[in-house]
Amino acid sequence: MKQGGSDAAKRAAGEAAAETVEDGAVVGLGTGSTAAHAIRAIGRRVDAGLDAVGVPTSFQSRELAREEGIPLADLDEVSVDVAIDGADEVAGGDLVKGGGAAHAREKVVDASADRFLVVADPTKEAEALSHPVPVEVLPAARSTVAERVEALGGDPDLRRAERKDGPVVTDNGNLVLDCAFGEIADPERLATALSTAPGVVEHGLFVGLADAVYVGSEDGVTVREP
Ligand SMILES: O=C[C@H](O)[C@H](O)[C@H](O)COP(=O)(O)O
Repeated sequence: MKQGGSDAAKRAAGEAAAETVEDGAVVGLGTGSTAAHAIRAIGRRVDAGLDAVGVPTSFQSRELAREEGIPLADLDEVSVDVAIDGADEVAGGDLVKGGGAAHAREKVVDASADRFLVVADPTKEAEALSHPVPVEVLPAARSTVAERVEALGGDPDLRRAERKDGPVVTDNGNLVLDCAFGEIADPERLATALSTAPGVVEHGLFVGLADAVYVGSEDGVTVREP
């Protein structure tokens, strides 16, 4: 797992992306430690008078946005102008997400946004995707999806909870298989193969969805448009 980035780098990326939010915007609020910096920065701007509405992507981002005083809406009430979200790995404009098991709702919100901004630290960047792909599955489909992943050349591993016996259960009541494929030569093809397996709710491959990638460091932020 690529989680070695410094908090200062994550903060720089999150705050730079949050700065681009315009008055009156509906903002998709991503999940994870980098997106949390963006949520806090948006909260400070709301406190200072910014008119913005947030659409959370998880229990965690909803809770943080509430603490920060950001007005919230559901996706069936608004349309999202800009989404700001983290990633576990970034290669060009393609991502692996779901380290926090939030990728299903994240994908719905991020893909619906007019602009999707990825926020990351340099440890997330790669030439090609090779991070294990989280696959959210209906509990009853755990073993059939695992077989399908193996047939695709992957190695599925049921994600276990850390402070509970048994598996991680997502915000949607499902399980997660972390599926290692080695270097992913054709992310789009793998994404289609995973999406078409019965019982797959959503996988963490975000192919061609990002409009810009904000990579923070202790010295500043680089913005790439894939
Ligand atoms: O499910 C969680 C998300 O996809 C996160 O955005 C991703 O895991 C990156 O999180 P972090 O910024 O904490 O590395």
